[in-house]
Amino acid sequence: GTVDVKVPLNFWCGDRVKIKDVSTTELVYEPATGRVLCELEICGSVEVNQAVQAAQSAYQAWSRTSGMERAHIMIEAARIIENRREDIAEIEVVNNGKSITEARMDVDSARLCIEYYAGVASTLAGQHVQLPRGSFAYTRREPLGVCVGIGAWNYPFQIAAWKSAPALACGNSMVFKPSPMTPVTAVLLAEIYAKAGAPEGLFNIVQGGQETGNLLCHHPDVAKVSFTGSVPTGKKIMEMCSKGVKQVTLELGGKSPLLIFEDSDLGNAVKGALMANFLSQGQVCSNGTRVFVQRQMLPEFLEEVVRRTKDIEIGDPLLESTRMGALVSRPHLDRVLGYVDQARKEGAKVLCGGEPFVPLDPKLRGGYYMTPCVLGDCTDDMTCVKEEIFGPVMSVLSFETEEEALLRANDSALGLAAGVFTSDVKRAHRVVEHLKAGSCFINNYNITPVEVPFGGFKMSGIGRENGQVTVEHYTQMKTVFVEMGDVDSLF
Ligand SMILES: NC(=O)c1ccc[n+]([C@@H]2O[C@H](COP(=O)([O-])OP(=O)(O)OC[C@H]3O[C@@H](n4cnc5c(N)ncnc54)[C@H](O)[C@@H]3O)[C@@H](O)[C@H]2O)c1
Ligand SMILES: C[N+](C)(C)CCCC=O
Repeated sequence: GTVDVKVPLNFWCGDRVKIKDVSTTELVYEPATGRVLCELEICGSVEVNQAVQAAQSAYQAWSRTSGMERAHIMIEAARIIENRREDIAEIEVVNNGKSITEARMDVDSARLCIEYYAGVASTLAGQHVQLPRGSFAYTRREPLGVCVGIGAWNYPFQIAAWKSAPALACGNSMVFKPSPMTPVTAVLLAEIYAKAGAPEGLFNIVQGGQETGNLLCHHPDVAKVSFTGSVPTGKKIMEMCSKGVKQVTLELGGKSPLLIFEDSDLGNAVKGALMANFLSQGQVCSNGTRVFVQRQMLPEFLEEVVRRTKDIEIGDPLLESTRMGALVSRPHLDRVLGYVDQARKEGAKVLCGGEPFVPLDPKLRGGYYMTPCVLGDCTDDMTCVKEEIFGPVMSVLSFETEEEALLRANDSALGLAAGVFTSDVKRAHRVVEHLKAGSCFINNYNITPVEVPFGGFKMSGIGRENGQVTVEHYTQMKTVFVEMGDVDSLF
């Protein structure tokens, strides 16, 4: 309730940039209080060109450094993040509304990602292939050039790190555009890279929404776009990139299933369902919002999950005891509450929550809070079961057999994540083999160690973030043929 952001939030050529003759600004709100946090200066074509140019010139030198040289700077950036963990987490809370406990975990994930790719940078290597008569070929893994990152509002700092770390490790430079709702922390990462020794223009921030994003995607000097956000926007990004045959990574939405079999450990299954639905006020792409529970276990599961959901402490996200903060905006809160109303009308039973929540502290009264909700008696045709709500709303469904559960779980155009709880090890692996999802969890949910690839099947996306595979998404392979004898000409 006391923070006013007055410093410029755009960043290129190694410094924060105040836009000359700014033509468009947007208000940014503090979700916990509803106060205006800052007036965001939006980048147009002049500013986008400046940022891309800065990235282009940094790329010339950076792409010729060794992996070890890049690793050195990235390790220093990770060290600075570790030292600034608390202040980055606090400002993330102010801008996003999530609890301080979760914000600290996001900052840690960002740091670990940069550390991990610092390690990967020095392992990048090609292959040597022996050919007849002493001739040979070799391959080079070369960077793509200027990469663009476009982020969603639910994990602002973490997304900026998950995109920049592999891009920079592979020798690319980046222009990153955060969501205009959460513009404040990505620029801290830009400052940190610069302080760690990154050349001017290596990692730049342009602020804005759809129009700024369009300018970036169409820019002729941009080689690749890595996007995190909704499916409709992802389709537009892919279409724009097709004009320049640019590579894309798309991390899109989900409506993921969580299958709980009757032989599961009840305590762990309930904890898993809570982790699958209520992190970050339910605003998580990978959330397992369709919770299928085998019929024999349903009564005890519901009793325990509702009891624990009612116990979730909601309120000031900066307090250590708070487990659920504010949703990101007033319109988004209204949209989520609208889904609960519609679920009720379509026959679901609201077992708890789903109401606006007004904290006692007067400074929080304008914040965007709601009570976490569990919906019972859900059926597959209900809107709450079919559409991504992106809020703290768990839909519980029951099932009889494994075959039936798999058919229903896979009946979605999306395929980001899926989970299974069971004590039968054979069943666990059989089930995940059949689940049509990019990230599957057995007896846990929503953990994303940075050394493990993350991404979706079907309309949930293209490409992967994290893990070694990302190197393939941020480099291109050159093959070089070397003739050691004479040319065998047919002419
Ligand atoms: N799979 C993942 O890793 C992942 C992670 C987080 C969020 N998400 C998804 O993101 C969505 C919520 O985030 P959101 O509301 O910010 O998504 P969104 O699609 O509205 O916006 C995402 C970003 O795209 C920008 N944008 C919007 N229109 C654009 C255009 N035409 N051209 C270029 N850029 C454009 C926005 O300004 C923002 O920076 C949910 O669907 C969620 O599942 C996915
Ligand atoms: C760290 N989480 C909670 C798995 C979130 C991954 C990124 C998606 O929104």
